[in-house]
Amino acid sequence: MSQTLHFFIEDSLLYAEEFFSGLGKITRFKGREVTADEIKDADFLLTRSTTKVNENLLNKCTKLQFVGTATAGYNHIDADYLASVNIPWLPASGCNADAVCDYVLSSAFNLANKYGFELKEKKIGIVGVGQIGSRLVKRFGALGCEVVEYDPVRAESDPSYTSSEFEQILECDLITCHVPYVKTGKHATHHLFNLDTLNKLKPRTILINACRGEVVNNKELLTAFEQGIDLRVVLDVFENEPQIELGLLPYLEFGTPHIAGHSLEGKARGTEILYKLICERLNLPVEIKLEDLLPSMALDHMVVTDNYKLSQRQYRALINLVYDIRNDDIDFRMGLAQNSESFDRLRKEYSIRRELTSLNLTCDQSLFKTFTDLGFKTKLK
Ligand SMILES: NC(=O)c1ccc[n+]([C@@H]2O[C@H](COP(=O)([O-])OP(=O)(O)OC[C@H]3O[C@@H](n4cnc5c(N)ncnc54)[C@H](O)[C@@H]3O)[C@@H](O)[C@H]2O)c1
Ligand SMILES: O=C(O)[C@H](O)[C@H](O)COP(=O)(O)O
Repeated sequence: MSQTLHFFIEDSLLYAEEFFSGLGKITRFKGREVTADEIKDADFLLTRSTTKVNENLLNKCTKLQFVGTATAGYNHIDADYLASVNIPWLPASGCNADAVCDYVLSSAFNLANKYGFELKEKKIGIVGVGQIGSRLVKRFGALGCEVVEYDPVRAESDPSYTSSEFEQILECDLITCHVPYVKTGKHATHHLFNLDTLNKLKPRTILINACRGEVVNNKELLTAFEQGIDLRVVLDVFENEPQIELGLLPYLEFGTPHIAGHSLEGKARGTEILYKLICERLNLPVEIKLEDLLPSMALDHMVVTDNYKLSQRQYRALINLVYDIRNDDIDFRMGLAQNSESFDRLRKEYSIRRELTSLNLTCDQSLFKTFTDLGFKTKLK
């Protein structure tokens, strides 16, 4: 009689019981508080980004056979330690890429409206062109924007890919960061944006950081603001979360508590990807499907237009119909004003949103490709 497998699963993983209760026993734990004693009987450890998976946490595990993080980022995983004890691990690559793209598009369209410019006239710089960055190349391309891609790591491994130079990124009108956090080495991303690089940006440049807080030097960003730099900055991630630099808030265009990937689909896909990886490891059939768990999108929307072009205002209205970042910004500022220690609570209580990919958009042939490239689930009228 084989032993029942024991799954220790962080409490913020969505649909964990639905996916894993048929595979074994589930014990939930709190990400930032979990101890080595608590998880010593784990066969599988499934986490998200607030669990630091390292020797301190795993040194009492005697039968751990796999670690999964239901996230795109994995800088909370000590990969060297896991390799040293032969414990395999994997992230949920791409699980929330569409959600982050919605976040970036909502930021871009709402700032274009606030400052009265046409996005299609702007040069867009994308730092890190992987799951998220490559989708953004397509989305901004669909809007007619000139796009500059910076990903020297990809260029080193893919001879068919050409990266721009970082200096070309600094010349862009909107820069959006989607790199992993790498502290040291040839392609370190630690403080990629510091006082020196910030001062090289054109006045009124939009800088969006929705990858890891440490990619932008927060103290030097605050110094730049205090010195009068004219930048339009959107931060979803901050250094030293959850104890963030509150002095930045008044200067930000939009601030949010690390929720750019927190669509219902994005969080749920993270769990589903780990479920599929574990079924494969256990040679079990994949029996649970996410589409059977997700509530159908309340919104069906017909785009009625008698011309083949939509105005920027119409695109913005459609995107805000699904995700309007301005609401999250207001909630973030009010939450921190009431209690400056509430970063984690705001994340936990975040009413996760749906994605553009879940809005059934009906339109005619002339708009079909643009809407599809923007990430909508599009069907022909
Ligand atoms: N705020 C959020 O909710 C949220 C959600 C998803 C991902 N993230 C973060 O964003 C990061 C990117 O996500 P992804 O799914 O696109 O990951 P990914 O691994 O698919 O893409 C990252 C890309 O960055 C490139 N890269 C690595 N080092 C670089 C450097 N020094 N300069 C330029 N490019 C570099 C890689 O080659 C890769 O193409 C994740 O690692 C995670 O930390 C944050
Ligand atoms: O890396 C990712 O996928 C995102 O940053 C994700 O938001 C991290 O997981 P969380 O801390 O939100 O559970």
